[in-house]
Amino acid sequence: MPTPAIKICGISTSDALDAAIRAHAEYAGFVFFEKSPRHVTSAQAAALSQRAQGRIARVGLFVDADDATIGEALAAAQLDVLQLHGSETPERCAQLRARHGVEVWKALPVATAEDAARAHGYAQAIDRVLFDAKTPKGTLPGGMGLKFDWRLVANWKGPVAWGLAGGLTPDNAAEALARTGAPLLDTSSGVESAPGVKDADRIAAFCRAARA
Ligand SMILES: O=C(O)c1ccccc1NCC(=O)[C@H](O)[C@H](O)COP(=O)(O)O
Repeated sequence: MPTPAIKICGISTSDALDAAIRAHAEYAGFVFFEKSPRHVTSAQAAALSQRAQGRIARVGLFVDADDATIGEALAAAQLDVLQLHGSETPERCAQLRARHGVEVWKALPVATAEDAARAHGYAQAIDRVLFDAKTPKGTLPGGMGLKFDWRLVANWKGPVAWGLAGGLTPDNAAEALARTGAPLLDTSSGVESAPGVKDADRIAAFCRAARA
């Protein structure tokens, strides 16, 4: 089984960032979505980004954000990747990729085979698709610790790079990898002690488990 890349999402403190770097995660995610308990301001993201420079790639997470929000975040935090976690269309993804010259990842909520197949419509517009769990109406569109049926994306052979998210923890990371062969694992609440509070030991345990 190839070693997956790891993204620790929802980092909002230097301690959490340092823990992800120490554990050799490849990506740190910063959430630019005010309703999230993991939300960071542009000023916080700028400081974290400076600390991350050259040590871990920086992913900015947005939910149906407007141009001004994305532009301000990019200017403040020198993001390497835009992760779009709302209802962004392929056209919107392509527009942002062309305009800003950074990678664009699209998160797709998955509950059925048809949901996963939507990735094909995005293939020309994005650099990676992230298959995540569908969350209940009226809740956050991600970061809820919910899993979906991994069989829907097991050994996915689509036209674009992909990753697995949703309910991944130190306890199930190895099984998730074995069952899906995902080239990237993305976790947020699974490495927290409370919503929005990252736990350095759980970050380390997650990375160990994913690479065991
Ligand atoms: O993390 C959030 O608060 C969040 C808010 C709004 C949209 C997406 C959000 N997180 C997305 C992620 O990248 C998570 O890593 C992914 O959904 C998995 O979350 P979890 O099930 O908690 O590991």
